[in-house]
Amino acid sequence: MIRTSRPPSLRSVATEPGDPFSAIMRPPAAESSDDRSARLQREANAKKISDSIDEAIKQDRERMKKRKEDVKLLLLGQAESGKSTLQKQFQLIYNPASLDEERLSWRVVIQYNIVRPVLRILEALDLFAEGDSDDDSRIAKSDSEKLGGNTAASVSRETLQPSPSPSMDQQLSTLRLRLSPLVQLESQLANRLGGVSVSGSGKGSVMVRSGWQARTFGITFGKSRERTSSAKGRFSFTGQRSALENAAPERKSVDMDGSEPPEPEKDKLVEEVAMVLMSCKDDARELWQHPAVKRLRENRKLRLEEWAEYFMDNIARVSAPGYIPTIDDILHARIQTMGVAEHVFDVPLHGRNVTWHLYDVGGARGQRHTWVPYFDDATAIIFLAPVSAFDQYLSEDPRTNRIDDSLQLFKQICSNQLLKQAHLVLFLNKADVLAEKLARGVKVKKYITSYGDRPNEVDAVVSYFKAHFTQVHTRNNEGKRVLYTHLTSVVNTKAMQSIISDVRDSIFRDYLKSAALV
Ligand SMILES: Nc1nc2c(ncn2[C@@H]2O[C@H](COP(=O)(O)OP(=O)(O)OP(=O)(O)O)[C@@H](O)[C@H]2O)c(=O)[nH]1
Ligand SMILES: [Mg+2]
Repeated sequence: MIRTSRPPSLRSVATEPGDPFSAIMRPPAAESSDDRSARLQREANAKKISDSIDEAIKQDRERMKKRKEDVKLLLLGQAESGKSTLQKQFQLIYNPASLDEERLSWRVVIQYNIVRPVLRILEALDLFAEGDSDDDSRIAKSDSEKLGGNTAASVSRETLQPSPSPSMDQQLSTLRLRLSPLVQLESQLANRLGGVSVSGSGKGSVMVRSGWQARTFGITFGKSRERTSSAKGRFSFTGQRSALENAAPERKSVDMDGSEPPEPEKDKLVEEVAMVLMSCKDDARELWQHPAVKRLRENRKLRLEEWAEYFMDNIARVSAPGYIPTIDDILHARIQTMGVAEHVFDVPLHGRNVTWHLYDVGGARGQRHTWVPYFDDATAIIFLAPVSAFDQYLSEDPRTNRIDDSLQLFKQICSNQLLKQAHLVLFLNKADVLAEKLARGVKVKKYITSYGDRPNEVDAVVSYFKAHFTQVHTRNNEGKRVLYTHLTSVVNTKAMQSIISDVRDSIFRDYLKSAALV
């Protein structure tokens, strides 16, 4: 880079004999007074521009310096590991108004989280009724093509059961008929969420970019909602690094000044689904509690994901008129992240605020390449590994066990040179789902043969998985950094409050240490 000085015309023109610019910049000998004032005006304008450039450079430097002081926290882990749910818990602690503000926009996701499992149950019943007990190829085809790996339910490859009795058949066909208006709304809901199909994400799944809330929110509330803006939290979608460098848009706040919220505009689709849900809720509940469905679930021929079970269990409440999602509903709602979403919070430290940038990434294999640009200046990582996933396979690659994928991914993160300075936290997540699975009698050794004859109990299973993750860390720990491990259920708000404050303190300890060294 070369260093340049101000053009001489902008300083008092001192005509030095040896200066080649002097002659050029010197005013004409016979300059009229009009020409002189025009020239001085030009010079003043040029100086104004030059000063504003200097000021912008100065501000940029200050911003960069401040950005260096910010904490950058990456939430990493495979798809469905709980990253976005953890982000919501941070939001709940450090910017609760913004989560509150999003409540209504989650309705469409929750509706989708109900319609999908209803559809999956009906599809599973179809397979069941067809009852072709030995045709493995049909089941496998149906598994991968019809249901998709990343659906709200999957049907086991095990042998199907014989057909139910004719009266049961009759009941089920009636339910199917009555539920058809609901099922027909599935693709419209997926479109509303801006879903795109990406390879490996499973047929029929929906992925959204960060900011979808704002889009749905805009639809729900109309422009009047945009008036006030006082909340501190900000978010932006950052598909690429360059987009990140732009200032994150201010999140619009709601009623922080105590004024009445504007009357929500009706979202036609959401209202239509709500009406249909209301009229179908008894049928949906009957289907959910039907002995044939119960048997399929008990036999694990039909496996519903945790969010599907949660919303099916709560279908009456969620389908009631005027339903507004609770925080628990929002924490359980499932939508797949695409790209990298940045969320910004102010976190207090000894009487001042430190800006935290949380990066919530899409965890599916096809999304992982988008993480790398965020590695070089990461302060800390929380890696989420769902310990309940021992009996599940990747939707992107149905031959890979999810625990195995988590371990491989963790190894890559531990050994990554760009991340070697980052504070490392491991969440062994979905402890509640693990406990429930084990209580239902699902055997770990059936899926993880190396588990052998260890007790099929939570403590033993967690210790076993923890030992594996610790070993991966120890073997890939050139920098001798500490690994902080927590057993978590990130949907559990009360427990997460104290875990997040522990994590915050440990990140700040490292942060202050490194600041002291600078
Ligand atoms: N019961 C229970 N559910 C959880 C837990 N963690 C996450 N979930 C649920 O699992 C689903 C997936 O969680 P997400 O936070 O969307 O997963 P993610 O890691 O962001 O997934 P991608 O965006 O696809 O990378 C959501 O419906 C969550 O409510 C947990 O500890 N317990
Ligand atoms: Mg996510």
